[in-house]
Amino acid sequence: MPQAIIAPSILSGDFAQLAVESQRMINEGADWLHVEASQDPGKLIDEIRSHGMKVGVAVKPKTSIDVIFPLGHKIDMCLVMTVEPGFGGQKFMEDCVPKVKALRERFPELDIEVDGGLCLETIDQASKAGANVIVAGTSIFKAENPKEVISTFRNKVNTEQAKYSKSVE
Ligand SMILES: O=C(CO)[C@H](O)[C@H](O)COP(=O)(O)O
Repeated sequence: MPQAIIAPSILSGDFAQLAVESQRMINEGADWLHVEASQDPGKLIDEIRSHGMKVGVAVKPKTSIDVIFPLGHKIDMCLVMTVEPGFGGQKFMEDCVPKVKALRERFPELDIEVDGGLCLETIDQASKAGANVIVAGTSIFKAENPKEVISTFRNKVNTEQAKYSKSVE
């Protein structure tokens, strides 16, 4: 059974005292610390890791994936947004797909998440590029048979991931 994960957002804490606030939240029982933005992501990642926590980073559509390359070995997951964040039901932005591919080529073991406009028509592009974590709202919740959609997504991701694994052996 999936476990509850509680992630206090640093936006409501003292960002200037990140280390202190992180430790305080760990002491209070938090699982994750939710951070919205950072001028110096490398420093922030090191700081989060030094508290024994995992790190995920999200990239908005207009942000170049180049910013992630120096950080890829330090993070557990990268979310490549395939719509502007905000609401469900938007169109998948195909021009974000090369970002996923570039990440997968450099980081074969990284969890790469895509979010926005994922459906039966777009899953091939995302999975072939190397995404393995699929966030989908409309195409699953509004489906006649959500189980089938989830299963299709899973099979496509696993098929493509198997190819990637073989190619780096
Ligand atoms: O986080 C989101 C937007 O910020 C949505 O969860 C995401 O866009 C998924 O919705 P859909 O599958 O309907 O596009």
